[in-house]
Amino acid sequence: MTSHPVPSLEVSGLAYAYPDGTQALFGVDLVIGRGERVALLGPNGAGKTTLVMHLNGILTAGHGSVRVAGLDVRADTMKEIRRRVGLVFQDPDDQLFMPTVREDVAFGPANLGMRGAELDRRVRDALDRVGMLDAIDRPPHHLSFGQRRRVAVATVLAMEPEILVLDEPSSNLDPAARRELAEILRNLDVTVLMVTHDLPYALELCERSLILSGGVIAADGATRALLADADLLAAHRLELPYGFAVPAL
Ligand SMILES: Nc1ncnc2c1ncn2[C@@H]1O[C@H](COP(=O)(O)OP(=O)(O)OP(=O)(O)O)[C@@H](O)[C@H]1O
Repeated sequence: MTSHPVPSLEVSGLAYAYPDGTQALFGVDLVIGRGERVALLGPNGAGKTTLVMHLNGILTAGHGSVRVAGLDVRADTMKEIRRRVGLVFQDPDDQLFMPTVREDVAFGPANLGMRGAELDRRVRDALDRVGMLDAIDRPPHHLSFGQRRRVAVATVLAMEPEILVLDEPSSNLDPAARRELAEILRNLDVTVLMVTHDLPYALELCERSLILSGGVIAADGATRALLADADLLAAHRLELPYGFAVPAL
């Protein structure tokens, strides 16, 4: 008998309208398997943020369902869901608010009741994975933007999430910091969903991409194939940087 491992994420028939009546999602279906790295692409206003906010219950399904590792996102599962879905915001300063890096990274696991050597191991391990262990005793606001983004990733990794969701991870990074973060993300053994307008970054990091457009999944496939389809990109206001050539299949 073949086994069917539970996917990290299953979204089914998800529709959502904001209280003012703006319909942002019109029936989204997607499945992301454990360990996959997937880019979520789409023009401004496509519904990407609205979808992401459903993944950890900031918004709850108007219609349809969201399951993380087989667990329905609902009011009574929210605590567990927030542990399993690690959201890295676009602005690290939305995530870092303690006097030291150590305290920021310890905050989540400590909230789960972790203490002592186990907490210390979690914090060090998470910082080591993002190459920021040396900064453990520094105030986050003394770090560069790129370093703060890495610490923000560590705060989420310290929760040992099922799925890491990143909003525009390459924004405001210089080329070296961008490349270093890509190396870090590539080496993580966690499911990754990355919202990005940076198509080369999606190509570099994610074998698979989804295009969300007008509140529906307009395409789901190999990143390389999607980005090589000029008509598809144009139809959804996606543009590769000038002169960028997608490597041949
Ligand atoms: N709080 C809100 N109230 C009403 N409508 C909203 C609200 N937030 C977003 N919307 C609308 O929902 C739709 C989807 O917006 P959303 O922010 O999810 O798009 P997005 O794909 O993340 O865009 P961007 O790439 O610009 O960040 C848009 O029409 C937007 O105007």
